[in-house]
Amino acid sequence: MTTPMLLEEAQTRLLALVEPLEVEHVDIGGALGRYLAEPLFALRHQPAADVSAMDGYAVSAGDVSGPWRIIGESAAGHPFSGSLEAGEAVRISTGALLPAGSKAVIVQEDVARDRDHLVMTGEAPRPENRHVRPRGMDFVEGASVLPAGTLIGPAQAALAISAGHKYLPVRRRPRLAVIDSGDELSPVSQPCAPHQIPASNGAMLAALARSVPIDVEQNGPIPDDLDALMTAFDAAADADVIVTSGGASVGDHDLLRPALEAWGAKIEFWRVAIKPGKPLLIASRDHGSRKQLVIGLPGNPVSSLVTAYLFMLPVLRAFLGASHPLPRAITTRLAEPLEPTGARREFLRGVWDGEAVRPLTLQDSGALSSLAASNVLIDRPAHAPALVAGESVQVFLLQNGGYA
Ligand SMILES: Nc1nc2c(c(=O)[nH]1)N[C@H]1C(S)=C(S)[C@@H](COP(=O)(O)OP(=O)(O)OC[C@H]3O[C@@H](n4cnc5c(N)ncnc54)[C@H](O)[C@@H]3O)O[C@H]1N2
Ligand code: MOO
Repeated sequence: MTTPMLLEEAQTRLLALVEPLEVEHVDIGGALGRYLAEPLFALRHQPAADVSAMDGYAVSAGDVSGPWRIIGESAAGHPFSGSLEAGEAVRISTGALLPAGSKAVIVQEDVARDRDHLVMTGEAPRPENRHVRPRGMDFVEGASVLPAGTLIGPAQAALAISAGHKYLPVRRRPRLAVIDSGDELSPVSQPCAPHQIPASNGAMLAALARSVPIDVEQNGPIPDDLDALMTAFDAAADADVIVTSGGASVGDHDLLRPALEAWGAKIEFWRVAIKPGKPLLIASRDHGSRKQLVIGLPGNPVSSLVTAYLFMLPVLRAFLGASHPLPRAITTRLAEPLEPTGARREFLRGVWDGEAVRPLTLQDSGALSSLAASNVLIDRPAHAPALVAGESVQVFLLQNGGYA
C-alpha cells in the first residue's frame, strides 16, 4: 500500500488536473460568486468630472476667504451652467459637479449665509481640505480596475457597474454530482432501523458545495454494489466533478476504487496524510474534450466535510477560474492546551470567538455534534509538540465555505 501523500502535494496534484471551464458573458447579478475570466477595464472616468465631496459652497479658484455673492446652485444631477468669477459662490451639494472656474468647496458649517451674501466664519480651507473629488479620482477610462481571477462580490459588482459594464466574462457554473454510498444508509425520507444510519453526507456535501455557484445533483444512498455504483456514475456522466462519500477505505465492502476502474476512470492518487480524511481518492476520466474529476471522500461525516473543504471546494473554485482556489488560514491563539500530534496533519474542530480558539472535546470523525458546534478547523502539523493556552495556531474559517 502506498504511503499517504502530504496535503500540499495532494492539493497541487488535484488542482493541476483542473482546466477552467468555458467563458460566458453574464449580467452582473449572475456573475456574483464567480471569478473574472479576463481583466476588467474601465469604460469611463469616475467621477466623470470634478465633484464636491461635501454640502457647502463652491468658490472660485483664487478666492477661498470671501466674502462671496451666491449666483446659483449646483445640485447632484443638476449642474450649474455658468462659470464662477472671483467673489462669487455657488451653493453645492455632495456629489454635484463643480462649476467652471471653481477649484474648492467651503463646507456649510464654516460660513454664514444671508440671502445671496456669504461670509467665512470658520477657518479658510487648507489646500488638502478643498473637498473636491477630481475627475478620475477613483479610476480613469482604460484603466485596469479588476484583475482576472477576482471573486465578484458586492464591491466588485458595484465597481464593474461604475466602470460602465453591464455584463462580465466569467466561467460557466460547474456541474457537480454528489453520490453517497453504503448499505447501512437509510434515505432521508425513510425510517431508520437500528442497523442503519440516516444518509446525511449527501445533503451536507451538496450544501457545502452551494457556497460556490454551481449546479448540483444529488444521487443516493447507493448500495455497496459494483453495478449500482456504475449506474450512479453513468447518471453523472455529464458532471464536471463527481463527489462520492463512503467506500473509500480498505474494507471488503469499500467498492469505490473497483467501481471507478470498471467505469473507465483513472485513479490519480489515493490516501492523504491528514486526520480526518486519510482515505481520500482522486480519479479522472476523459469525457469528450474535457477531463471529468472524481473526488472520493471518506464516509465518516467529519472526514467527508473536512476533505470536501480541502479538496472539493478548491476544485470548484479552480473550475470557475479563481486565482487563489485554496482556503486560507488565519492565525489566532489557543484558549486551551492541545495534545501533541502523530504522523498525520490534523484538522481539529474548534470554536473561535474572534480572540482565541477553543478545541472541542469530542474529536471523533463520526461526531456531527461537535462538527456542527464548530466554526473553525484548527490546523496542526504532523509530529507537532503539545501546546499550552495562549500559543499561536492556524485556523480555517468554516462558515460560508471559508475564506479563499
Ligand atoms: N482497517 C482500516 N480501517 C479503516 C481505515 C484504515 O486505514 N484501515 N481508515 C479509516 C478511516 S481514516 C476512515 S475515514 C474510514 C472511511 O472509510 P470509507 O470511506 O470506506 O467510509 P465507510 O466505511 O463507507 O463509512 C465510514 C463511516 O461513515 C458513515 N457514513 C458513510 N456514508 C455516510 C453518509 N452518506 N451519511 C452519513 N454517514 C455515513 C458510515 O456509516 C460509517 O460509520 O474508514 C476507516 N477504516
Ligand atoms: O482519518 Mo478517518 O478520515 O478517521 O476519519
